[in-house]
Amino acid sequence: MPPEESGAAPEGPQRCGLIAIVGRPNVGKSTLLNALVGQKVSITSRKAQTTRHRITGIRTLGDTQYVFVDTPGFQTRHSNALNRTLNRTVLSSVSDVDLVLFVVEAGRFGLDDAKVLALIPPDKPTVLVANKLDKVVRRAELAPWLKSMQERHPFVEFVPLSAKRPDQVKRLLEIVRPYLPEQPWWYEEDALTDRSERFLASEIVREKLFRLTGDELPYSSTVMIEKFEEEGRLRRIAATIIVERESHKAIVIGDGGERLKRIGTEARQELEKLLDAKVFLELWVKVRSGWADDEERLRSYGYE
Ligand SMILES: Nc1nc2c(ncn2[C@@H]2O[C@H](COP(=O)(O)OP(=O)(O)OP(=O)(O)O)[C@@H](O)[C@H]2O)c(=O)[nH]1
Repeated sequence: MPPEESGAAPEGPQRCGLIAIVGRPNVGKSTLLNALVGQKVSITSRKAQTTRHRITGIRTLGDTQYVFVDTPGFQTRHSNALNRTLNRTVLSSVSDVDLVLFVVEAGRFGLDDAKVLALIPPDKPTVLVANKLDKVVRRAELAPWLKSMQERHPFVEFVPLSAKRPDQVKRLLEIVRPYLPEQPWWYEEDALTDRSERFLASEIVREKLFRLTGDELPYSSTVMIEKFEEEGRLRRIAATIIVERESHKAIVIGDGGERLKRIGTEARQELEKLLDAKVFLELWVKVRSGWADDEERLRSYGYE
């Protein structure tokens, strides 16, 4: 573990804040997030400050804790859904983050990028991250392009980089630091524990569930881990996807069970990478109408 990440906070005030990474599909958001968070992917349970967000990663570096969150509505691949996202709920998903990283491919700005940019309130501090710098052959053309970007939106910083270059990603963290407020960290800075491995499993299944069902499934659907067993480098996991209606169950299962199978395969593959272990994942779908009103049950699903 590098010395600057060795647990104990340095003297002086701490900084901590929420950061959203947005951009059209394929610009490198996931690659950037993974690089920003580094090895220590630490997904913890929801805290009061972030109830409206799903935390996708936390990085604690020096005096600063960077908390990366999902922004519902920005993630969508469907352009008709993008239009639908122009509503208050979605705008509020970025309204309480401290900083937005708007990712584009360096030297490119298309209609699809513009659609995402239009969703960011102009008064929200936003950094332009011009990713895939390594693919830019004519570097001289980058300066005029950056200048044109300056005219499109009041960005607070312009950061050309490659998400695949750790030194450049670290520089981005340094640039972001002053935009996060001085306040105590919200999260412990700990490695993955068994409990968080279990939580991670539910989050990954949840992510695949919503990714593969698009806008068809209401957000009230949830994932419960029924079994999490560790046998050396093997994890045996059984999870239940709980939906509110029979019609939602049909959406999750898909034609001939295809969709549920895909959710399971993608979740298993990602978990194997994250946990560095072989994973057996069993998925079930259950209908439990009205579960959201039952506090006792909510608690047993891992919410607080
Ligand atoms: N050359 C190069 N390729 C990159 C860089 N960053 C990401 N990529 C590649 O770009 C592709 C898309 O990256 P992702 O991180 O999946 O993009 P994303 O924005 O999360 O995509 P969605 O999940 O579809 O929204 C992948 O093939 C990456 O390997 C970079 O800095 N340089």
